[in-house]
Amino acid sequence: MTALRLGVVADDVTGACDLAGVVTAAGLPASVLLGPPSPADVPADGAACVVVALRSRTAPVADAVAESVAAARWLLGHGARRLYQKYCSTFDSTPAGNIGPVADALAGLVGGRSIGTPATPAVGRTVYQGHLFVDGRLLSESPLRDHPLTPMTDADLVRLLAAQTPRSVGLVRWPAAGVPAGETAEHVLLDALTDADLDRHAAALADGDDLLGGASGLAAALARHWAGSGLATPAALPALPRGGGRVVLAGSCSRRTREQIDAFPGPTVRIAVDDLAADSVQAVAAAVDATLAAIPAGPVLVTTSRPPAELRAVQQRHGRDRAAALVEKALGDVARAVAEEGVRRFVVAGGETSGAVTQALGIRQVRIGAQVAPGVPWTVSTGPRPLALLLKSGNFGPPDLFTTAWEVGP
Ligand SMILES: Nc1ncnc2c1ncn2[C@@H]1O[C@H](COP(=O)(O)OP(=O)(O)O)[C@@H](O)[C@H]1O
Ligand SMILES: O=C(O)[C@@H](O)C(=O)COP(=O)(O)O
Repeated sequence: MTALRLGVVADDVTGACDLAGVVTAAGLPASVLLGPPSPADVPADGAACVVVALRSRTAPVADAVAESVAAARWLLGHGARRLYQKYCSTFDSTPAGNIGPVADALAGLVGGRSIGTPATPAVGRTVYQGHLFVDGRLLSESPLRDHPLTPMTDADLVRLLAAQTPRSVGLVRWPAAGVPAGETAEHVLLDALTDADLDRHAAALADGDDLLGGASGLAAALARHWAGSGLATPAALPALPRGGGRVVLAGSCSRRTREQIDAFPGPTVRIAVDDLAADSVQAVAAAVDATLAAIPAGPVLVTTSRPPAELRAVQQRHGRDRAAALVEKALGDVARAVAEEGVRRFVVAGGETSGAVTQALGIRQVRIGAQVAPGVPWTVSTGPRPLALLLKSGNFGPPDLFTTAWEVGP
């Protein structure tokens, strides 16, 4: 049996796939359990890294902590040698939490402190003097400033984390690696500008017991370290189911997803929240019919995505949470209906959207396949009737993703 070297608690589904994709590419075969885990769940065969994907990023603090602790106990119970807290590379969180409280609880569980960094240079996230940069701009001056749920208006990570925990927060400034002797803070954040910086941190931290955390960058560096030391062995990637229809479901309204929608040349089925509010059964049935009719010609895009001003107007008319719930239910219903008609390959854009779609499809666990771009891997569901799923963060992937993704993979 493969040793479970890394157990990861992730605060959303696409973040979980991002991390699992980059560690698999670095030589540590990974699977994602769409959590919370139940006692009947077991890690997929051959996984040296298991990521539990929660939907806790914007959940109430107490729920996020309880679900994260339960997921961590399940991972440790299945032999995970090291625990990792995955949060967003743009530190997405409300002032009330959840990164600090979850780190406090998980560090308590392993009896150590929490050490980590959101730096992920492969996707343009760097940390210098404790400040987070996105594509060379301070987080607070990046598009994340306008995020609908977690607007990030401060780039100072020490200040952000300190607002979420009563425990002490320290910083390891570039170019130091690992945690220097004499640093006693209970949470330690790490500067990192390049993958080489992350590799030096990983080498210094790989053998300890502390909780590690951050985004996918540090996890990939740990995977490279273990693969380089012979402690991890790459495995053959699962083959993607071929044939059947191809459908893109885009509920993400992020800038990159909207570029991908604009660049898609194929048939596009738009679902309007006003129509869902009036008669969701009818609106979903019409979208399913239009999708099935278009499938023989190639990939079909089904989307609810709107630009920011229109989104705000829809949210004002229907309420933010009700609009989101209508959209997530509709895209889940479309996925289930077209899967029943033989569609076996899906690209899903958006973290919340991916959670809703995989839940509607009844998927518990996915194995990680080939990456289309950094943090954007194909996955294959476990179970008797495997589906190919590419679950991508709103901010990730090249503009032509919805056309080119299908060509990648074994
Ligand atoms: N037209 C719309 N009006 C209101 N909310 C929408 C609309 N389209 C999508 N949404 C909601 O926006 C949210 C997008 O979040 P998510 O799927 O996590 O994408 P991202 O990864 O870009 O953050 C979802 O909750 C979705 O239901
Ligand atoms: O770390 C990241 O940036 C991603 O892995 C991630 O968590 C993205 O979240 P969504 O944009 O909400 O999909």
